[in-house]
Amino acid sequence: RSKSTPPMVFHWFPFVGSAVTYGMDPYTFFHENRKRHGDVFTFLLLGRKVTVALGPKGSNLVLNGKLNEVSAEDVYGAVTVPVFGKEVVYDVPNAVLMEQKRFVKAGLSTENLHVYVGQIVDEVENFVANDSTFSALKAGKPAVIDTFQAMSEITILTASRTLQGQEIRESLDKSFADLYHDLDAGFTPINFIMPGLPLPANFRRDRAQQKMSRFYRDIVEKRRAAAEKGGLESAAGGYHDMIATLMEQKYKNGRPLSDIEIAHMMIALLMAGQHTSSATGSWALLRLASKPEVIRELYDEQVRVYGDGTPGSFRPLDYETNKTQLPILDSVIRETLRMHPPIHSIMRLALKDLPVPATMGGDGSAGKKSDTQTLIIPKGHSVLAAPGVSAIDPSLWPDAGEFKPSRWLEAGQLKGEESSSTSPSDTVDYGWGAVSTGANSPYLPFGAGRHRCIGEQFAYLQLGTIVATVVRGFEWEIEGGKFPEPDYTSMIVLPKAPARLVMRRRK
Ligand code: HEM
Ligand SMILES: N#Cc1ccc(COc2ccc(/C=C/c3ccc(C(F)(F)[C@](O)(Cn4cnnn4)c4ccc(F)cc4F)nc3)cc2)cc1
Repeated sequence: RSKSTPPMVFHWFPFVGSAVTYGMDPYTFFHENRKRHGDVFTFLLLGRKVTVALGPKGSNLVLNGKLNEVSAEDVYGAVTVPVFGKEVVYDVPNAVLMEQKRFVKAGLSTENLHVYVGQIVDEVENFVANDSTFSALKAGKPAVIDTFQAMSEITILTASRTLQGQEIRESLDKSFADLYHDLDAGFTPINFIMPGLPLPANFRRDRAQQKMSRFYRDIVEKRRAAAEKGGLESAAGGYHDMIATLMEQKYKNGRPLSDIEIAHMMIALLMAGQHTSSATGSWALLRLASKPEVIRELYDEQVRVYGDGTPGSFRPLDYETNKTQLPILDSVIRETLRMHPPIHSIMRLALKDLPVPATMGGDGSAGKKSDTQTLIIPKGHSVLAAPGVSAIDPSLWPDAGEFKPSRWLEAGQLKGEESSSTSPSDTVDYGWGAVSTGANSPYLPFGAGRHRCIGEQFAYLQLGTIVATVVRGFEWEIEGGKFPEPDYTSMIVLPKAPARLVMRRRK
């Protein structure tokens, strides 16, 4: 069998290659080239060769690649290390990242998640009662809000109240918010593709990172001192947040985390949760606005499960009930993530030539000349998985282009992306919990394999509690009635501005 490299996407300009067509609308770019070249093809992205591997088999090839075959840190390091800081996530060998993921999972315990639900409700209700964007409601008029802006504020309020902790929550309206904005401005795909440019935004990012790092280290030092003075045995000092958890964790070799590692893990988690939840929360509210009958179903679910007999009043949301008795709320978040996964391209660096499984070569139809050749992705290429392409593939999903949460409630659907059977061969543990071995699923919004997300439970709890609280108090529709286009050019897929909602208090 002769060896061949994947077909190259045609491009007019050297170096720039397909950067603009890919960057502006990745899904159209993937779809067009899949028709022409099949599931595996290479494009030029500002001087870098990127080989796309589409379909569930392509996701499996990239997400379940071996440690010595593909590397995440070699692709993500340039854009994440200057933002998160040194000694964490993509600045450390993968074995250390696996331990750091275990530490974070310890902080997302059921006991802590229980506490978080009430805190999130409190933050959402305060925001709606006090924030100026909702002031029209006091005069009995509808409030017109910028969806993404409101969700960004609610997300950072709820994430800092729960995961980040009291000191961060109390500093949000002051210096910390400015630091966050400067840091966030440096979290852009430009630094992916052209790292280390002397851009003013990159200098602001570096200064903000240093100040934020010091801010967190001061919190850790103060808590440690207070715990010692108070004679408390654990440095956690009775806090339920992630800082307390990380202060108590130890690596396998017995070493506790340094203050720098704690500070930089916290910055990484702040960025992780902020972008994914604000984007997903925005898409959920916008999709619901386009399907008022689903808002109605969510409201009726709240009445059924939490109603206390008086119309319009409910028992307080709680973790257990949210997790087990609100299937419609769950399906709304699931369906939002099917249509709007925040990360459209998951990338790795090929550390060696990667053979492509024979069934993936060519356009996958047997008998083509290409099935006599094994496709090899050359060492040095970036490899890209786009699970979102299969999540909207009409050959895999009936009414793929329609927002239809009920599709998840039909018999046996709620198993989600991983098969429900948990026989040993189906799961593997990289050091931070069991994950499914199969990444050849058409639904992988949280990724798969050793780099799979560990924030899923927190994300569902945070988004579910926010949506349930908004549904209890409001009805809403899209201002101007037009569903917004996605903006693919930032790190996470956002609704193109302006995307406004008209919010009315329920009678
Ligand atoms: C709707 C919400 C979220 C979505 C859709 C999401 C999606 C993802 C995806 C696709 C990956 C895999 C990336 C890759 O393979 O390169 C990932 C990894 C990760 N996510 Fe999330 N995420 C979400 C929320 C969160 C939250 C709230 C946290 C933290 C509290 C978080 C922390 C992480 C971490 C630590 C990783 C591991 C990265 C690695 O091992 O390389 N995520 N997430
Ligand atoms: N011309 C042009 C032109 C060309 C192209 C484009 C657009 O091109 C692209 C290409 C790829 C991408 C990839 C998104 C991507 C990957 C990794 C990460 C991450 F690492 F950061 C994350 O996984 C994020 N995460 C996970 N869970 N929660 N957050 C993470 C992990 C752990 C962690 F602790 C903190 C984290 F937050 N973030 C985002 C985005 C845009 C624009 C213009």
